[in-house]
Amino acid sequence: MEHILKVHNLEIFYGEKRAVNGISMDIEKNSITALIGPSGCGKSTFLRSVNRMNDLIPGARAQGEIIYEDLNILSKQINVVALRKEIGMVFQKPNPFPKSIYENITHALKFSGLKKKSQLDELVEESLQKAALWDEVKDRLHKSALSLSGGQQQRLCIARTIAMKPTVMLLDEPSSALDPISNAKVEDLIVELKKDYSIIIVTHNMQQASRISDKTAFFLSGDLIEYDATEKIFTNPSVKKTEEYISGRFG
Ligand SMILES: Nc1ncnc2c1ncn2[C@@H]1O[C@H](COP(=O)(O)OP(=O)(O)OP(=O)(O)O)[C@@H](O)[C@H]1O
Repeated sequence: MEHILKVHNLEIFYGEKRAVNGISMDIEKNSITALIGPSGCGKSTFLRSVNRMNDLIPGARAQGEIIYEDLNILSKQINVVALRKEIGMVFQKPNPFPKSIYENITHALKFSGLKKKSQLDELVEESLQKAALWDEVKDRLHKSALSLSGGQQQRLCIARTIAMKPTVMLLDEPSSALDPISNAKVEDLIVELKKDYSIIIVTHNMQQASRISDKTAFFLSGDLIEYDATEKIFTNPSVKKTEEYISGRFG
C-alpha cells in the first residue's frame, strides 16, 4: 500500500498548551482514513495542520513532520497557497460563497489564472458530476448557491474543492449538519471519491466511520491511542480505551 502522507512525531501547540502530543501515522493513498475520539481530543487540530490552516490561528504552532511528496508540509519553505490546492478542505458547515453555483466553482480557478470560458464550463460540469450534483443543478447554474439545500450546498463545497484537482481531501465532519438523506448522499459520494483522492475525515459518528473508512485512528487527549484497519478497530481493538470508547462507555 502506497502512503500519500507520513506523519512523524507531530506536536501542535496553542500558545503553551499542547493539543497534539507527538503522533506518528502513515496515511494510505486512495483510501479513507477516519479520525475519531471525544470532543477536544485534537482531531480537527491535526486535520487542519495537514494543509496549514492552523497558520491562521494566532499562537498556533506545529513541530515534527508531515511528509508529502518528499517535503515536510510544516517547513517554512512550503508555498501554502499551492499546498492548499493539492490538499483541499471541506468544513462541517456548508460555506458556499453568496454567489451563483457556477461562480462558486470558478472563483478560485479564475484567481489561479484560468480565464477561458470553455475551459471553465468544462471544469464546472466535471466537478459537479464528480460531486454527484450535476443533474440537480445543471439547469440553474447561474442561480445563487444559497438557494440550494444544506446537503446540496455541501456537495457544492466538495465540487469546489474537486475543481482545484487536489490529491488529498480533508473533511471535517462534512455531513454532521445534514439531514439523514443528504448525509447518505454525502457518504456515498465520499466512498466514490476515494478512487481519485486520498481522504481524511473527522467524524463523531461511529457508524459513519465504520461504514465508509478503510482505516480508523482513535485520538484521546492529544494522543493517538490506536490506528488500524477500520474493521479491526470496531470489532477487535487492541487497546482497552478504544474498546471503551467505541462501545459508548465514555465520550
Ligand atoms: N483556536 C484555538 N485556540 C486555543 N485552543 C484551541 C483552539 N482550537 C482548539 N483548541 C484546543 O485544542 C484541543 C483540541 O481541540 P480540537 O478542536 O482539535 O479537538 P477535536 O477533537 O476536533 O474536538 P471536536 O470533536 O469537539 O471538534 C482542545 O483542548 C481545544 O480546546
